[in-house]
Amino acid sequence: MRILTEQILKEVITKRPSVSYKGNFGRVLIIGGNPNYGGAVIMNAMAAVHSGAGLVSVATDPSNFTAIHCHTPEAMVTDYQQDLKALIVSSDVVLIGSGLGDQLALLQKVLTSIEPHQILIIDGSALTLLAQHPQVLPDCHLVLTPHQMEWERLSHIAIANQNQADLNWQALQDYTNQPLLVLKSNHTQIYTENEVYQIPVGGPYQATGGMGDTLAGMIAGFAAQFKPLASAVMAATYAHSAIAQELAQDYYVTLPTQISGQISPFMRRYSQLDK
Ligand SMILES: NC(=O)C1=CN([C@@H]2O[C@H](COP(=O)(O)OP(=O)(O)OC[C@H]3O[C@@H](n4cnc5c(N)ncnc54)[C@H](O)[C@@H]3O)[C@@H](O)[C@H]2O)[C@@H](O)CC1
Ligand SMILES: Nc1ncnc2c1ncn2[C@@H]1O[C@H](COP(=O)(O)OP(=O)(O)O)[C@@H](O)[C@H]1O
Ligand SMILES: [Mg+2]
Repeated sequence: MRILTEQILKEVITKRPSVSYKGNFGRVLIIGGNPNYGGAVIMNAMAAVHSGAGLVSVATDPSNFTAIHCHTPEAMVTDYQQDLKALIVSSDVVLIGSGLGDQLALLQKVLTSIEPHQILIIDGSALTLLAQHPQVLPDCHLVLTPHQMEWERLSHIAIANQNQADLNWQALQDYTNQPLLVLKSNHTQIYTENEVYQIPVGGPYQATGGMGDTLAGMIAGFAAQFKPLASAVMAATYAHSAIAQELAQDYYVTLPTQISGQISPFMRRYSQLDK
């Protein structure tokens, strides 16, 4: 297992070209947020917008629309019970699962609609649904972002054994289309096609609801703008905890929304560095 270094931020976060518009920085579609978990998609959306995604849409329960507009007027909203096919295929990145609850039909719709060139990030309830109702995962660029219990449900690897990279690696080989895996814990691991990394930043000040929803939104925002995908995922995951670590010099607990507020100044700093 390799320790991920700050170098990943210098590599991935680049200055924006002058000749550009929002269409150059990716379209992100977020699907989640049932009536009880509206906060999850607000935190996804805030993180994606602050990471620099060009256009962000949220397909969610209509009871969440006003709150999303209040927190993130940059994001567009749509009812997740409508036919989402057109919205899905016109997106660069689809993030499904944060606060989704038990909406299996919606997950199935996304899995069957997504196209090979697209990026699909699967988080939260969608991972639990996949464990309960195994589905064929689509031929596309896949990223799974489970916490330890979600990974235990999916892989049947007990949390106590998840520090054994070879076991997690073996479980990933069972997928016909090997996904990138962000296995979240106090020592988050990232599994790419042929390497395993651990992030050396972050701490218990991050142990608060919505922290993973914010990470998923950041991964979506980075994946929308930066290539290759594995590097974008690693940079987002590193940045998420590095921002929290910086905030923790002054705060006992680092709130997810506070992290989102720091993403843009943090990215600017890294975009200015000599490469
Ligand atoms: N404000 C909101 O709307 C929030 C919505 N959320 C959503 O709520 C849904 C349920 O997710 P939860 O994760 O709360 O519930 P889960 O039931 O999926 O997972 C929580 C269970 O996992 C166990 N666990 C073991 N190791 C863990 C680890 N390293 N990290 C987290 N849990 C661990 C906990 O003890 C608990 O029993 C998800 O869709 C999630 O996105 C949460 O993100 C919390 C905030
Ligand atoms: N003690 C800790 N040390 C470092 N990071 C932590 C700690 N506790 C939680 N985190 C991070 O917080 C996030 C929690 O994700 P998750 O459990 O999915 O949150 P939620 O679903 O509530 O948004 C992960 O990125 C995890 O690595
Ligand atoms: Mg989560």
